[in-house]
Amino acid sequence: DGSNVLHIGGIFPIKGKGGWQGGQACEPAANLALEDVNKRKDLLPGYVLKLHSNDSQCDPGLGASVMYDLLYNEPTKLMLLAGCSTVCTTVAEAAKMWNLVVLCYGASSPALSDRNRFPTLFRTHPSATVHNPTRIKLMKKFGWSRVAILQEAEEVFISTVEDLETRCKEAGIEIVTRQSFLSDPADAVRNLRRQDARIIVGLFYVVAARKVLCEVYKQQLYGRSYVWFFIGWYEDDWFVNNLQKENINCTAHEMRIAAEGHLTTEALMWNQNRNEKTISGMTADEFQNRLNKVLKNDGHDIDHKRYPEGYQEAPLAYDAVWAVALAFNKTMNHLHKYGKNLKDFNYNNKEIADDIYSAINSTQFLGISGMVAFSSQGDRIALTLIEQAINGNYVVLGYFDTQADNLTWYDREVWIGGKVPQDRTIVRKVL
Ligand SMILES: CC1(C)CO[C@@H](CC(=O)O)CN1
Repeated sequence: DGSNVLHIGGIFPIKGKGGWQGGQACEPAANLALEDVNKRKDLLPGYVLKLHSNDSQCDPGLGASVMYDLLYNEPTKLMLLAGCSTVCTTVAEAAKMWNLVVLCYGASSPALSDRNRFPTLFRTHPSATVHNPTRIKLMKKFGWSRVAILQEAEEVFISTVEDLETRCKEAGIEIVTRQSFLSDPADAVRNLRRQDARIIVGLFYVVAARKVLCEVYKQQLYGRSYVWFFIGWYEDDWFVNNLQKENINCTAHEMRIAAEGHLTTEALMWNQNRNEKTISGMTADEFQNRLNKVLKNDGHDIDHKRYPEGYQEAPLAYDAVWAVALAFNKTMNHLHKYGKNLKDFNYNNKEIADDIYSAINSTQFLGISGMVAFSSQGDRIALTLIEQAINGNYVVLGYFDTQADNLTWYDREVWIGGKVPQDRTIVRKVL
């Protein structure tokens, strides 16, 4: 009679063209987690968690209509899972009207860290601003106090740069110029050269990154006197991929030369200790093997590393379902004291909604994506990974734990000129 079923809504970006189709790997990962939590006798005993999934195509309009379908049709949903920053913005802004917690496994936009606009939003996906304390830490480590910024004119990068500027000011690091471009970076790169920029933070999607790198080659803003910070979640050989298809007028050889030595920062989405047992009893490696099997059955050629979109973020979706199950378990125990039950929830029931909110807010566990915990803004607290492109391959230089202000460093960095590049032209006084 369904009296023991707890329903949640799932909005995944599967098809569609624009944005991020990460639901392709994140939905299967969420289903694996449902399987696992429903098997646990110590979690929500006597109840089954059921996920009602729909495709948003990473389109906010479609995401909104899918959300209305979920909410205007029985059974009552207890909370919503969603992906894509644009869809999460729409869903999380509306969800408060239904007293629903929203858990986003695939939304990086800094704008979502706003309790006024999104009072019930939590994310297992870190905000793009998580890179910034790491960038500052590296600038201080190498003595760079004069840096430049080059960004694509996209909302996520605009708000990330605002956060970076604030942190640079606090750290006494001068931003000598901030250049942005819509689609052609040539003028912006030329302005970097004019300002004698040497240490440059680049914020753009991977297609724009290839255009920038070719421009950097042509204007010779690379080599021993320059350090580029790029985003680390592009595919590994991004700088030599799709050159013909995207009309990049540099050869793979030229792109490799321009790319040599650049640094990257990215949020860790897979537990860095790959054979450490997590809350599900699985290690990250075991999770990866299980996910690969499911994706192969779905027709993805995993053996040739043809991963579906969202593969990198799959642990975030898996852990999101665990966060829900643990929070519901806590809420159920709390409600039982008053003879209440999660099944009593309806969209006007503010007190149960508040119970669910505070349960999620205090949820903390070791997941496949590492320690899962949320800030007061509902943001994911995450480690960042630092790498450098050395001879065309990414080498792990270290990790940064912002909360503990702890930089794990392996001293593997290689500088083209054999020493750390300067952040400005040094004028030597001839005495
Ligand atoms: C690291 C990335 C690719 C950043 O964008 C996220 C999608 C989004 O923010 O819309 C997914 N994960």
